[in-house]
Amino acid sequence: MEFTSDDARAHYDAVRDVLRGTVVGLDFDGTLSPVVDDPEAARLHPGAPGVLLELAEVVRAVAVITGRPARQAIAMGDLDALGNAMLDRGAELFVFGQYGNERWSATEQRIRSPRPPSGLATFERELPSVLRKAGAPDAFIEEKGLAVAVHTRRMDDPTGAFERLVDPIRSLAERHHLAIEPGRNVIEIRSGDMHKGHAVRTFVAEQEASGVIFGGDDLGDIEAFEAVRALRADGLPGLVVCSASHEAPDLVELADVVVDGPAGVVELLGGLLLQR
Ligand SMILES: O=P(O)(O)OC[C@H]1O[C@H](O[C@H]2O[C@H](CO)[C@@H](O)[C@H](O)[C@H]2O)[C@H](O)[C@@H](O)[C@@H]1O
Repeated sequence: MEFTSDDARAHYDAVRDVLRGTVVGLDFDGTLSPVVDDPEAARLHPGAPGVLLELAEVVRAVAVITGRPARQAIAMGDLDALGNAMLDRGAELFVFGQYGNERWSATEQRIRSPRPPSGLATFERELPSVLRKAGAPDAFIEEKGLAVAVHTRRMDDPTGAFERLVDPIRSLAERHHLAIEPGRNVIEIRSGDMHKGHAVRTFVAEQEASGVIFGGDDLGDIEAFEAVRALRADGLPGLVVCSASHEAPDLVELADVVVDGPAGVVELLGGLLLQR
């Protein structure tokens, strides 16, 4: 783990000092789950369930804050079982799915979700023609209910295809009053009303937290990073953790701690437990 400045070390110490009242929000792909070629094959890092279970016992609450549909993240991460194990120990697990549009908790055991944004169905009908015109007819389309994601990772030239697609997809999205979220070889199209920054603020407020940690790896995590930094400027101890990758290097500038992918996140959380 690497601190990005002397202040960053102080932020780490400040959060560790209020760990019992701290909420911990963690992104799924690239942070808790190593990035893989097939989005459906993503699974938690093997060390994650154990460390999250131990962490949940000593912090205010733990949440997975993800761009994935909550149902999918729960299934892929076996979060149902993890949440039940946390409940047995008097702790709670939350999932904020689809950038905070969906809510699930181990106690409630049901997903609260809004309706899909108007415009999404027509967007999806027009999408194949945009992919063809951009020379990327084979891009993988992931239907997410409230959103759609266009993946280029498994194409011959993932970066080239991504770059050819961003602008035409943005134009089509704008025509349907939707927003795009570019990520690691993926362009997501969704409502622009919600982002992970709102989810972090909601989580902090609902839990009346006295500290906040957020870990993420991708552009869709930036608003959450900014929320932690803004809350900190208002006096709440906060720590921004970047699960580093060569695919989203700019995130490091917003982080206090940089770790080496999901294995590094597990190590950081384990270290917090040891040092409390
Ligand atoms: O907010 P997250 O939990 O990070 O989810 C963001 C998107 O992640 C997924 O795509 C990414 O992970 C895939 C599996 O490792 C990888 O193949 C892909 O290239 C990445 O962009 C997911 O498929 C999206 O739906 C999520 O919104």
